Amino acid sequence: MIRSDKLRLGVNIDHVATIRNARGGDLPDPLRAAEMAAAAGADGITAHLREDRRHIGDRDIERLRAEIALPLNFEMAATREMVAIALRHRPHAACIVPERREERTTEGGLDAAGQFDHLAPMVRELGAAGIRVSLFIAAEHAQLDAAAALGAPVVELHTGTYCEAFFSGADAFEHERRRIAEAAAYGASLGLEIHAGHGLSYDTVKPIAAIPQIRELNIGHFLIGEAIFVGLDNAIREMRRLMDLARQPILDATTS
Ligand SMILES: CC(=O)[C@@H](O)[C@H](O)COP(=O)(O)O
Ligand SMILES: NCC(=O)COP(=O)(O)O
Repeated sequence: MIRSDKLRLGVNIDHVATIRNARGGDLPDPLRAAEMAAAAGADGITAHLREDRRHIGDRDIERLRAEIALPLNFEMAATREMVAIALRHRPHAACIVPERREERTTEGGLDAAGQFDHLAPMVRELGAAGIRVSLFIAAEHAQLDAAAALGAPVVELHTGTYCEAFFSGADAFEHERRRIAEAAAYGASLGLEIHAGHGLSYDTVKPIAAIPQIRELNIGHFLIGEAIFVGLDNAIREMRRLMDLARQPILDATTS
């Protein structure tokens, strides 16, 4: 069944911390970005506490939980250390992502199928603590099947390849869009709540926002970059506008 709810926007504030950490010290403050995101219409805040702490740090997570009312989507590697941190802070959601120290950004999705036995106790523990568990996976049936079998209520489809395809011509872009749309429909048929994110920009957001099964987008790097030119508030409001524009025909169809 297609749900008619508004598409949620989670603003990822990692790269405010990237800029802060380039100099050390406290500025710019990711918490201020989270406050601005809330005022600009974000539905949630996403923060990825990488094992190497290259951007968001432990103190940021503590402060986000203490001072920000919006739901926190805590992105984390599948490690005991991260599970313990999640259990301590009890964010609204925990999105388990693959991590490699030497990567520049999150390359590809979590191998939920291959790491089934490693992930199963973590998904159980986080879920039992009332944290909504999400798996950041590629748009592949095997990964969706594994996510469902693991009992994760949510998956986030990695849109990195789709976004890169924007620069490879209309056919390649459409091919990747179709892969995401097909995976979203398949995942929803398994009972999974479908989110998507990674690399989304003004150029690439609308076709993804128009996929009816997708309930939430998490967007960060582009927004923080765009904020340099137009301010964070304007950047988020414009993203929100494009998402709503793409979503309107679905809302109209389900409410009429
Ligand atoms: C999992 C994900 O897509 C985001 O957390 C994103 O990865 C953050 O940026 P970095 O990959 O640069 O840490
Ligand atoms: N999970 C994806 C995310 O949080 C944001 O990714 P990006 O927009 O920073 O690439």
